[in-house]
Amino acid sequence: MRLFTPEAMREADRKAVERGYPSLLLMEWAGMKAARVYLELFGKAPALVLAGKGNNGGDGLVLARHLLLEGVGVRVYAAGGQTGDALLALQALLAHGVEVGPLEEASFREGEVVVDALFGTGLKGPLTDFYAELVERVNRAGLPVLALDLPSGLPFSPHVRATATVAFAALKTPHLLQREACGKLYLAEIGLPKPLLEREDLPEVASPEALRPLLPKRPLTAHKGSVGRVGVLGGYKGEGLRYAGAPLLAALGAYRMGAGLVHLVAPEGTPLEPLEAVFHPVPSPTLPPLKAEALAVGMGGGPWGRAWALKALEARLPTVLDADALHPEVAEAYRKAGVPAVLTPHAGEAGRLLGASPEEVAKDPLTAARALAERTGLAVVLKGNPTVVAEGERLSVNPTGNPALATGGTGDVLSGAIAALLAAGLRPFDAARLGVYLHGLAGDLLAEEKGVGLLAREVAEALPRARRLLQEGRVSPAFFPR
Ligand SMILES: NC(=O)C1=CN([C@@H]2O[C@H](COP(=O)(O)OP(=O)(O)OC[C@H]3O[C@@H](n4cnc5c(N)ncnc54)[C@H](OP(=O)(O)O)[C@@H]3O)[C@@H](O)[C@H]2O)[C@@H](O)CC1
Ligand SMILES: Nc1ncnc2c1ncn2[C@@H]1O[C@H](COP(=O)(O)OP(=O)(O)O)[C@@H](O)[C@H]1O
Ligand SMILES: [K+]
Repeated sequence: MRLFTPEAMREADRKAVERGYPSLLLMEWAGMKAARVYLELFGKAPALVLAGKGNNGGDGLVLARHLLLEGVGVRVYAAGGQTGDALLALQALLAHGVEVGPLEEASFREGEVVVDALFGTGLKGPLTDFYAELVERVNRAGLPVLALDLPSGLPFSPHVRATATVAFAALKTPHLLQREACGKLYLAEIGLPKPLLEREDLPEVASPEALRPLLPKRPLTAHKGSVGRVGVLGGYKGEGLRYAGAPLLAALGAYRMGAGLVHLVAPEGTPLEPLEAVFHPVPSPTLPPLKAEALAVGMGGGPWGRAWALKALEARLPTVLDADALHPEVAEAYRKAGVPAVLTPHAGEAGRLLGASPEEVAKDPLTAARALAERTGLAVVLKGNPTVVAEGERLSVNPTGNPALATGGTGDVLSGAIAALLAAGLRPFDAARLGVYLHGLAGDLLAEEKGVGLLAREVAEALPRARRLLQEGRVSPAFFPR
C-alpha cells in the first residue's frame, strides 16, 4: 500500500474520471462507507453534519442521507455554492426532506456526534477567519468527531481533532504524520480502479502482506551457526560503565529476533548478560576475531562510539550503526568502503547528521529520512512516530508502535533485532523495515496488555510473539480497512 500526498490522490481521482469512471460513484461509496463506520462507532446517536462546498462536503451530504435511511437523526449545515457531484449530493438529500442550514448557524448539542466534512484533500492553505473559528468551535464542543477523509485544516493548523477518521481510497501523508489529529483511523475502499493506487514512486506503508515473505525461514536442519550470528559492539568504560546496559539490550534484541548466536564485545566489567551470549570483554574499542554475519555497533558507546564504529568497519560485515556511532565521518567511511549499513537515528541524532534541529526533522520525517539516505548512501531508520525507513529512492513508513515505547533502551533492542535480520541474510532496507515493524508490533502487543510502563527488555521478549503473528497472518492492521 502506498502513502499518497493530497495531490497524488487528486491525480488518481482525475485519472479515474478520465477513464470514464463516474466520480459520483466514488462520492456515493465514500459517504456510504463513512456512514457504516459512523454506525459502528456511534450507533444511532444523532449526527451534526458540517459540510463544505467542495467534494469533501459532498461526501458528508451523502453520509447524512445514508444515516437518515438508517433511522439516525441528522442536522445538516452546509456552505453555499456547491457544484458538480456535491450539488447532486445536496439535491438527493433535500429530496428526502432534510433541512440544510447555513454553516454560520451551526450549533452544537449535547449527545450529538459531529461529522467533519468541511475540507479534505482540496485545502490549499491554513484555515483563517470564519473556518478557523468553526474548527476551534468543533474542538471546544467536546463532542465525538468523525472526520471524513481528513480532519479539516490538516496538514496545517488550526485543524479538527477527530475521534476517528475515515480515509478514502488510500492513506494520505497527514494520516501518518499527524496521526494524533486523526484519532482511530479507518481506510475505506471506494471503488477507485486498483492500478491507479499502485504507485511505486510513492512511499510504502509497511504492511503485513509485504513483510511476511521477508521473514527468514528456519529449516528443520537449522543450527545456531546457520541462522545468523550477530556481533554487538558497544558500551563505554568511563563514568563507571554508565551505559553498560545498552549493548546487553541489543544482544537480547538480536536473540529474540532469531539470531543463532550473539557475541557481546563490551568493556571489561560489563555484566556478563544475557547468559546466552559469547563474551568478549575488551579494555577499549577493539574488534576481536569472531564468527558473525552482521554487527550492531555503538549502543551505549558514549565517547567511544566513533572508535567502535571504525573498528567494526574492519570486519566488512553488514552493520547497524546506532546511537554514539552516528557521526558523519563514520557514515562516510562505511559508504566509501562499500560496507552495507543501517543507520538508526532518532530525530536528535538525525538532526546532528543533517545539520538541522530535531524539531525540523520530526516535522517532516519523510524528507529528513530521504535526505539522510541520499547524503550517506546508506539505509536509514529514522525513529519516531511514525518511524521512516529510507534507502536510495525507496521510503517505507511504519504503522506499528506507540508511545509506550518511549522508554530507555527500546532503541537498543531495535538495533540488535535489525542486526539479527541482516545476519539472516536480509538486505539492509528489508531488515530495517521488517525489524521496525516487528519491534513496533511487539510494543503494541505489550501496550494492549499492560499500558504504559514497559521495560525495553520486555519489548525484546515480545518479539517472538510479534514475529509469529506476522508469520501466521494474524496481525490486525494498525488502521481498519472498510
Ligand atoms: N473523485 C474525487 O475527487 C473524490 C473526492 N472525494 C472527496 O473529495 C475531497 C476533495 O474534494 P475537493 O477537491 O472538492 O476539495 P475539498 O477538500 O472539498 O475542499 C475544496 C474547497 O475548499 C476551499 N478551500 C481550499 N483551501 C481553502 C482555505 N485555505 N480556506 C478556505 N477554503 C478553502 C475551496 O475553495 P476554492 O478555492 O475552490 O474557492 C473549495 O471550495 C476528498 O478529500 C474526498 O473527501 C470523495 O468524494 C471521493 C472521490
Ligand atoms: N511516541 C512513540 N511512538 C512510537 N514509537 C516510539 C515512540 N517513542 C519512541 N518510540 C520508539 O522507541 C524506540 C526509542 O529508541 P531510542 O530513542 O533510540 O531509545 P534508546 O536510546 O533509549 O534505546 C524507537 O524505536 C522509537 O521509534
Ligand atoms: K474533513
